[in-house]
Amino acid sequence: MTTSNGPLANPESPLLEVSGLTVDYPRKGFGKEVFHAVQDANLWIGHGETLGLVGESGSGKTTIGRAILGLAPVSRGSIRFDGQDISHASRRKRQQLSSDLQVVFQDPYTSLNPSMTVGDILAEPIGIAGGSRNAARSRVAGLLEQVGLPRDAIDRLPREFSGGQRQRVAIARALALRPKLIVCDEPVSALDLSTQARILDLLLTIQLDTGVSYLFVSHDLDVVRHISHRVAVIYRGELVEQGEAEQVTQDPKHPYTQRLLLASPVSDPVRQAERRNARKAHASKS
Ligand SMILES: Nc1ncnc2c1ncn2[C@@H]1O[C@H](COP(=O)(O)OP(=O)(O)OP(=O)(O)O)[C@@H](O)[C@H]1O
Repeated sequence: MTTSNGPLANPESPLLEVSGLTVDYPRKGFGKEVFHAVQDANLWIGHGETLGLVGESGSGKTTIGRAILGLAPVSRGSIRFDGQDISHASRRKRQQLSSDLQVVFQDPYTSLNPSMTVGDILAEPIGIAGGSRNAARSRVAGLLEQVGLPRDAIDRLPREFSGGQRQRVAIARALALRPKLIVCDEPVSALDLSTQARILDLLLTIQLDTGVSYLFVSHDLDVVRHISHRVAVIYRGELVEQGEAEQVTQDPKHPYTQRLLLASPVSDPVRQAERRNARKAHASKS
């Protein structure tokens, strides 16, 4: 697996800036009471940069991604994207933004329309954005090549492909309009380890070629370490630690990140042994 080594971001002019973001949902059975799925979150993503967002199930990772995409309500705070405040963007504005802001979901089996050919899946966003059939056809051929799928995929249905290949289709669809940012929500969690590595390598290559930025959401610190320039750690709706990927994943400061690191599975036997020793040391301290 390649380690990410793209350009360093400029924090003075980030592509995305999330400030004081709070997302509230009703507490079922508690009248008008709400709970904070995300509370007072601050983060930014530079041009051509990957921010890994890591935390355990239910910690609020997906909610941050959904708020950025306009799919979760912003109760307080702001989201600025490419110089504009998009916290409460209208549906029309969101449609305009969709060429710059895209998503790849976790499950490649449910995220693609099973009755559409891969060619139609990839051409759809281009058509919606007003592109001609000819433009769509040549763009689709380029996209298939970019994500390492054969040319004849164009006439085939998603069910004819493996999970990893379907995720390549989903990535190609996200790339169709040349976005500036892709929210990748657990894009490799449903895949086996070697397929995970190939998809992560593909995402890195695409970033180097196109300069796209990623918000990479995952529960797996090891996966996040490989793809991210910086990492933010979320615990019970609050960001508890942020920093350079190497620092956060090798020498975490917050006790929650330390626990996450010890719990994360690793395939390398040498690192497995290091982890076992670290766990023993951690247990003897507590
Ligand atoms: N639409 C919703 N209505 C009510 N509660 C929600 C909604 N979406 C998410 N939540 C709650 O918000 C909290 C954060 O959920 P979120 O999906 O962001 O977590 P996550 O870290 O992405 O977890 P996972 O990895 O399991 O997807 C959870 O308690 C979840 O049940």
